[in-house]
Amino acid sequence: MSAEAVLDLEHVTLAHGTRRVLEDATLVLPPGSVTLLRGCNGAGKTTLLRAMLGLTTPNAGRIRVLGRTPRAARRRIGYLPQSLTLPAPRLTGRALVTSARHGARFGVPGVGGRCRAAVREALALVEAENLADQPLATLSGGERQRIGLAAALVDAPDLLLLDEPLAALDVQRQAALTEMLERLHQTRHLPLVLSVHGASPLDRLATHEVVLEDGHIVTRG
Ligand SMILES: Nc1ncnc2c1ncn2[C@@H]1O[C@H](COP(=O)(O)OP(=O)(O)OP(=O)(O)O)[C@@H](O)[C@H]1O
Repeated sequence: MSAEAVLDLEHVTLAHGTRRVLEDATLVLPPGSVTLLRGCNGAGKTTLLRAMLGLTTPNAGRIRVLGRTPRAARRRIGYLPQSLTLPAPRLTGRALVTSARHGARFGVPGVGGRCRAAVREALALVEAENLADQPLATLSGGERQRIGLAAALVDAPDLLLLDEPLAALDVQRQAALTEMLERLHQTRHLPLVLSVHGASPLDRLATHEVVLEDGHIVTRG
């Protein structure tokens, strides 16, 4: 586990054009924390997660993730976006997860035995081995989400950012994913930031809660 704070925001403002999503926010999420990021539609959860990855630049203030700039931290982060874009209709889950391994490096990574084993392990963690060789376009939303999660896990990240990870899952899968994340947190001490709407099965994992409301942050330890 990194000894650095998961997230350190100092007077951060995030905006899309003239629309301010977060205003002068200051926040520290300690090492090893599991944070639920709550807020209604359009509150700014995705914008904040993208800022943690360096995909959105703050208009003001300073962001540190695992003690680094977001761009420098990015290759240590596993990210599950709200929905996966499909770059090619016949792309399989296994190909997607394989390409996510060492994805921060330039060029196409070599696919050796260790890479294949890491891909198999990530797919097994989310119980998606039987889906891995089908084109992603033929999978259901929930099945695709499990593949996306395997892609987020395959590079042994030091931090997981999951944008509404339970949204497309049925109740049984929600419980299974919650247990899997709990195991990852307990065994690998992996810090998590999970965006959710309302009450969620993930609530029981949380050490911290960040509520986004009208451009401001409310935290609870
Ligand atoms: N690329 C963009 N350009 C302009 N405005 C944007 C862009 N992305 C998001 N926004 C706006 O920023 C605000 C925050 O959006 P964001 O997606 O971060 O919210 P969210 O909390 O993740 O919402 P949801 O729960 O619906 O996914 C919204 O008003 C949205 O319309």
